[in-house]
Amino acid sequence: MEQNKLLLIGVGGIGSEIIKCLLLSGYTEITCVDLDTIELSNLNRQFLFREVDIGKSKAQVICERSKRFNGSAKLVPLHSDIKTKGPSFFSQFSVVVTALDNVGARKYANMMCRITKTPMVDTGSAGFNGQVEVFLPGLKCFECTPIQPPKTYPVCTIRRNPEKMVHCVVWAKEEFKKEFCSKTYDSAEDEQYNELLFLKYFDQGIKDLLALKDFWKGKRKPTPLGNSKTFLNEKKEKTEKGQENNDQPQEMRIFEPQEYATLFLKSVRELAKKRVQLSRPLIFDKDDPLALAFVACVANLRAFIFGITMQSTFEIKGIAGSIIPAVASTNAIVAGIAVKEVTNVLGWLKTKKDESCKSTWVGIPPKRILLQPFRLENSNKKCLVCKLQCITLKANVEQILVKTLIKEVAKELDFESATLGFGSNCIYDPYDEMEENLEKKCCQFKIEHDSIVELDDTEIDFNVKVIIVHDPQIKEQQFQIVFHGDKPKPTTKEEQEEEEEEESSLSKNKPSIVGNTGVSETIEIIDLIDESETIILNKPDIIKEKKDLNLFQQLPNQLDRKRNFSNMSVNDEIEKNNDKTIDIEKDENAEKEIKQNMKKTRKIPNNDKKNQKKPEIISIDLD
Ligand SMILES: Nc1ncnc2c1ncn2[C@@H]1O[C@H](COP(=O)(O)OP(=O)(O)OP(=O)(O)O)[C@@H](O)[C@H]1O
Ligand SMILES: [Zn+2]
Repeated sequence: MEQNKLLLIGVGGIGSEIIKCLLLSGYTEITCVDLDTIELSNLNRQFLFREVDIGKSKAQVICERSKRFNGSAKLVPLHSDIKTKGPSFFSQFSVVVTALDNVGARKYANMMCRITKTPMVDTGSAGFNGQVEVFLPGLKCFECTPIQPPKTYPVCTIRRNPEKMVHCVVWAKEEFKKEFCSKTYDSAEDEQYNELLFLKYFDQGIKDLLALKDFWKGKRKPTPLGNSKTFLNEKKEKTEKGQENNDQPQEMRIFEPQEYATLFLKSVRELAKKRVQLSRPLIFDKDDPLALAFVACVANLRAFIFGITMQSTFEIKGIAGSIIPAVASTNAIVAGIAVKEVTNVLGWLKTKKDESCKSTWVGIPPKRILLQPFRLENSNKKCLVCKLQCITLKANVEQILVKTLIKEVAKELDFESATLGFGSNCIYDPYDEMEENLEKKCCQFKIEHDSIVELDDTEIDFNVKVIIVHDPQIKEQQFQIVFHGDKPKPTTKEEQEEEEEEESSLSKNKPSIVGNTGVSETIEIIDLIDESETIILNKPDIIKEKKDLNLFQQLPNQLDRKRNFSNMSVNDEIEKNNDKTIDIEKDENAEKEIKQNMKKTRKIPNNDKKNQKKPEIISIDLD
């Protein structure tokens, strides 16, 4: 144990448990990377942090506080984004342990671990569920299992015919974004601004919907509210009822619709003022009381119009932010298993026998399957990360020209016609007019030591990652190409056919992984077309889980746990959404509308042109 250097990425809810368990188990050399600082909301479950630590680097504080478990351990804190670390950083470690809260960073760590052939132990939790997955070089990697696609609502449910509060909340959030997050104003709106919005949302907008006569056949029609004055006048008869039974905090109470109308008018005025003060568009944040007040009022008034039961601001906040409560015990269980797996992986490094390594799902009673271990699986032949081929190029980036890099490396690897990419930029494409880039030096494109550039052949299925090792001593033409094992080669026709035949059986019977600890952003609206033509919504597991938290006994039905990452970035989702099937709600109008919208779908930037498919839309049933 003492000879092994470990890398722990993320020291939040699970990570701070892992470091403790590692030290108490006898590990002595651990590098901790985290890009974040400590917040008040972390203290309820990240037990090594104290109030005085708020605002300080998580990595720094965790290393200081963890010394109590072993004063002589070598703990190295790094307050940085893991995505800034390259292969030479990763290759220092025997095992990488990830305790992250987003897919992007996990994918990055996975890629680095594949490139450097380092085992990775990935952890995650959401409420009472969690998992520890072990990824050994040569076997299944993090990207072998497709990540659960975002679920969507047909746009017409949101826009025309909401049936549940969540539909109203999604609409309210969208309207907030349209109204406050895309425009800047130099001066306050006119007096009538809030009234105009009131009419647009709750009166004229509804009347416009009612004008679609055919649409309402057999459906319950919404009732427009009129102008705010008339609507507020109805208050007198109702308020007394609204005052009853009100010992609960404001946030937990459900008010009369008229009170939401008053609060709506006030919140619009204040949001408009705030936008002028900041002289920039606003950002939706569920923790901003003003933004939340707007969304709660709009959602409740819309619910009232459509005959849906109104809910408290607290409940609406849960829906708007998709909050899954973090459970410290789940994190502790996951951390304990992760440390056990680190030890198993070290055994594997010696023996290359993987029997003892397992991926484990953490569930709950009454199915009595608290822990469910699975044997490690083989790689998915279709996994682009597992198929990844790489070489190292030792060169002087201040001298070597793009031309030299492309021509010489491509020649060595038998490329027919190569494009050169770096990150999301295309540096050279033979079919584009990019000749002038050929004469530039690599460093002009910020290619530096430990950068990874990508050579891709558009004619054949051939993609090679080139890890750059900068050496200032090397002259331009004296670069050196180092193969990692065999020389990379294009995928042969037979291999391609084999891949197609072998429909991935991976994880068909397996639960898929849950995301992180704590607050998640599972409801994410993604606009694939122009300004909100289509709304894609990740299934808000939260709603199910929150309800289920009270019904503790029923939770285990979730042993079909979805691969459910929280804080998934929009790109992650779009990327994963590319290869999913359509399953549109049985609503003909919705189907038609979505199909029309699909035609308008804009091109999604993706380096991997061959895998580019049209994003598709999946419907969701929240029951
Ligand atoms: N790219 C990254 N590089 C380094 N650390 C990261 C990166 N992405 C996320 N992290 C860290 O991973 C940790 C995940 O921990 P956790 O899921 O408990 O989230 P949290 O931010 O601590 O809590 P919460 O979001 O629930 O309030 C966080 O400390 C976060 O800063
Ligand atoms: Zn893979």
